[in-house]
Amino acid sequence: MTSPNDSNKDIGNDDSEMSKSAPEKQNSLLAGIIERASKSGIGRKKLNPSAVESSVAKNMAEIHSRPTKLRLAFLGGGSFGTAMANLAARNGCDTTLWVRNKRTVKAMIKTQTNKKYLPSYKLDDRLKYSHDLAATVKDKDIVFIAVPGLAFRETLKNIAPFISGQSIVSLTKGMEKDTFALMSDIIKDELPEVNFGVMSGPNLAIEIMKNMPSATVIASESEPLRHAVQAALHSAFFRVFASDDVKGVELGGALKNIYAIAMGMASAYDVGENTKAMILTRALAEMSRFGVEAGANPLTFLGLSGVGDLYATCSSELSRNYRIGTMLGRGMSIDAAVKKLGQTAEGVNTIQQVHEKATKEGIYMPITHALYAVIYEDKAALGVALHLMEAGFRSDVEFVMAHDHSNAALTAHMKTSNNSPDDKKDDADHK
Ligand SMILES: NC(=O)C1=CN([C@@H]2O[C@H](COP(=O)(O)OP(=O)(O)OC[C@H]3O[C@@H](n4cnc5c(N)ncnc54)[C@H](O)[C@@H]3O)[C@@H](O)[C@H]2O)C=CC1
Ligand SMILES: O=C(CO)COP(=O)(O)O
Repeated sequence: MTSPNDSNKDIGNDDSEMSKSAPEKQNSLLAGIIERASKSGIGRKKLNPSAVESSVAKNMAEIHSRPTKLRLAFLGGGSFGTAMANLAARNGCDTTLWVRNKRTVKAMIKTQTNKKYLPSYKLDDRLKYSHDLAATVKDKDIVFIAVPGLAFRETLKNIAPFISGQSIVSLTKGMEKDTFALMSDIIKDELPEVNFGVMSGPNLAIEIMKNMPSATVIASESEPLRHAVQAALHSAFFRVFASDDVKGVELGGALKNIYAIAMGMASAYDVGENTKAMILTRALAEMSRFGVEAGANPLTFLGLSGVGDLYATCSSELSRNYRIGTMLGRGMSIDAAVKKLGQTAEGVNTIQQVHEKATKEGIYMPITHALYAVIYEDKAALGVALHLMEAGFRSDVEFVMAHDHSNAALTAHMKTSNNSPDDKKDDADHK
């Protein structure tokens, strides 16, 4: 890997570049970007963000000025589809954003903004817009899908007739209703021949539009697809890391929405930092436990798509799931909170799916079950939280020290001595 100190020349124009492999070229171009960005002022007081940005754009344009310029489609004109399409267009990719509403497309062409979801941000003038699904998808290299999980299968069915050699990348962090299918499962169902990947990470759309440094993960079994997505979206403001654990990356993005709701709710109760840290880390324990049952690598949950996204959405009002939690904590019903939000909050469906799946398969997910009880069974939040605190002795990281089942017996014994009415349920929880 080239370090910034290795790049003493204008790498993009060097003849020796011709003999390099594609990843080597990309590494040296990125080293060039870092060098130019630092010349523009990064790390010093006189930072000029627009100079850095144009320097970065110039360098990224070099990647895409080669004959293999990427042709990309982004489906879904909400905040995330728009933010990602904008990044790709800014990097010089031939990019079209598909939005289902014709009038919205007209307005976007005219104003170069997404008035409903990202009203204050001017989009790159190279970004194209369309409401013609077939024309958007045909002859593209990669089709990125950023519609809500509940609309994912329908979207795939609609594009299926126009898919020949394109790869598909899901940006969606949800689960299908009732089937518990993740987006990668739906892709395999509907388009079994297609090359695909999923992208997930701590990526609050508004922060990305503000050029606040962010990072994400592209997970795919296909190395060329991973490289293509990195080349399409990587910039000095947005790093794209790679993984081949599709299930783990996708589950990280979907499951964290449950805990963002829990944390939003906790914030309404004005809990302390210790409590927040406890919820966050026990959430991570649940996520990785559930992930392992589904075939994921538990270490993936330590990466950007796991702990990274969990942290971002569990601590920010910019997260719609967190905001749902805050509204619930203030006494609003789930229906009223969803209506007030008026945007996608995948966690609302994911809680139901995961509660059902974990109950059926006997996976220990106490926070998810507690949240389900409060939201859908009308249980009092405080009582449910206290019950959670009284749950018996567990090991901290079960992949380091396995849960000791004799602890459950000890807990049951203590409860019996205390005459707790919850003995039976609690004991069952710990089997
Ligand atoms: N907003 C964010 O910061 C991030 C969102 N995501 C994920 O991206 C996915 C999309 O979320 P957002 O863009 O934020 O949602 P959004 O609520 O901002 O917009 C959803 C978009 O999907 C469109 N849509 C809804 N049903 C559709 C259908 N049947 N066919 C076609 N289009 C349809 C809506 O018209 C709207 O344009 C979600 O799974 C979300 O979890 C992922 C990372 C960050
Ligand atoms: O997934 C996200 C950031 O990574 C966005 O979270 P929300 O869907 O809760 O807004």
